[in-house]
Amino acid sequence: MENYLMYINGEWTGEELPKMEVDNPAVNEVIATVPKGGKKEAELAADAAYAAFPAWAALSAYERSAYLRTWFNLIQENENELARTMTIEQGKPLKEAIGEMRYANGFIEWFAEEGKRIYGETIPASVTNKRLFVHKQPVGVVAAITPWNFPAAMITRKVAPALAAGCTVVIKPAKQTPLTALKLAELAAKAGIPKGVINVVTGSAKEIGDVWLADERVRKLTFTGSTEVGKLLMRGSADTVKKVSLELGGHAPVIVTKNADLDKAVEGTVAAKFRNAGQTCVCSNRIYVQEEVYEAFTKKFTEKVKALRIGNGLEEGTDIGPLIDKNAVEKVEKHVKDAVEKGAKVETGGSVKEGLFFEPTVISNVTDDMLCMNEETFGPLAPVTKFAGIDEAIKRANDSIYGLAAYVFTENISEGIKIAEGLEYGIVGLNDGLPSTPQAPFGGFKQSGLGREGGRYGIEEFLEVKYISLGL
Ligand SMILES: NC(=O)C1=CN([C@@H]2O[C@H](COP(=O)(O)OP(=O)(O)OC[C@H]3O[C@@H](n4cnc5c(N)ncnc54)[C@H](OP(=O)(O)O)[C@@H]3O)[C@@H](O)[C@H]2O)C=CC1
Ligand SMILES: O=C(O)CCCC(=O)O
Repeated sequence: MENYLMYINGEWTGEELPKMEVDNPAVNEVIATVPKGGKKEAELAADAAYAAFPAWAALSAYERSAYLRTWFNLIQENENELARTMTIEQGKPLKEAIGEMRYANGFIEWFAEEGKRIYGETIPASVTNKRLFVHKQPVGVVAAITPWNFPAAMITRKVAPALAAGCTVVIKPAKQTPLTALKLAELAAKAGIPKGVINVVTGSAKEIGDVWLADERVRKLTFTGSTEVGKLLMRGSADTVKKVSLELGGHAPVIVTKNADLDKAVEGTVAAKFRNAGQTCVCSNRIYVQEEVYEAFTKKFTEKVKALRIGNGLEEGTDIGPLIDKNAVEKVEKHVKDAVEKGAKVETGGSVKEGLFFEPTVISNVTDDMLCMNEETFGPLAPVTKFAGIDEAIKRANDSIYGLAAYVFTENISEGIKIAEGLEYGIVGLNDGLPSTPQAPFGGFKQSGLGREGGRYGIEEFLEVKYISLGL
């Protein structure tokens, strides 16, 4: 078992602190410890990021890009080891962990280039003796608080654009998955990224978060996690009027119309639903199928789900790993029980296999009053229900406090566009179960969050707009 340290101001530190254990959820074994940092470590990290900011911001975009590119290369070289660490601390199958490492590194690659395209503007003045310019400048020190479900990508999706824009960062990874974060920091150090530019603090979420929220020097908060904690952080940012980006919960609907290619719809829905054992905020939670194809879709979908293999993520051929903890398992159990009590039929799965492993589950005859149709399940439960017309499907799909991702399957392009335009969601996969990619905007409507990550939108979140009026 390894005792990891945290990374503050270019130093590995925290040896003297109490330790927090990190488990492997597949075998319920402690695999490592990290220091339990708190107020003092959060302050030291903010001091370091603040001190490093002027020199980092003063580099040219090309110089910052070169650092990011070196970091990217090192991550690529160490992809297998990073993925293994991720599987061991998070549980996802190794093939998904490798996929996540590439996705995560894709943000570094993308933003290393995008930092070179932070364009300003000149505006025609209304008088002849003035010239009006718009510049963009880095916002300053950024606090990034990240979840356990994507231990690498949720860090790089925030840190890469922040660094490319000229910001410095303090990071608090989730307590379940700090090891991947610390290994990424180790490679950033190897890449020569100057001390203080990236800092990773492990420990008490509330103590660390409260310090950064209250710190006037932390000018931006970027968070991925539950809507509940997102709201707390948004409130906590008010006193220092920080810029805030939030990627919160989702409750993604899938709409399969009678014009869908059912094989494509089944494949896309399985991909959207069972990625990371259903523990993704863009995972589909509700599957609406037009009545003409309801039986056929449910049959094909169930067959495909039955073939998914549960197991330790390190074993070859595993499709579904364990859930992150006991609470996660209990939530899925609660949703299945509630649905069955209200009349749902279990087509496959429905119970715990062992430990934290929950069987991939399909339920049919689902109605809108069931918990699973309203609350984020965050597990491998796929509820299927029937609809008559397109307007009904759009209305039911939009009947949610969330608005992150939605999916539509149809071969009729006009119908597809009409549905996509009617959906109150930030991301729509039209015949695509996996729309996330570094060069596109990721983010939600309504209570799914604020701001966008990824693509050219993602870097704007780390920039201030400065208007300069020049009198001739
Ligand atoms: N949008 C998404 O991608 C995610 C959504 N979720 C949803 O949230 C549910 C609960 O998951 P959970 O892990 O508890 O999510 P949380 O929102 O609690 O955790 C996300 C991050 O926020 C930190 N955090 C928690 N409380 C505070 C606080 N008061 N101040 C500062 N930081 C804080 C956590 O730290 P620590 O780990 O140390 O507690 C973690 O780093 C899931 O079942 C799922 O429905 C969860 C994860 C990701
Ligand atoms: O917020 C999440 O659940 C992680 C993001 C997954 C993705 O980028 O597709």
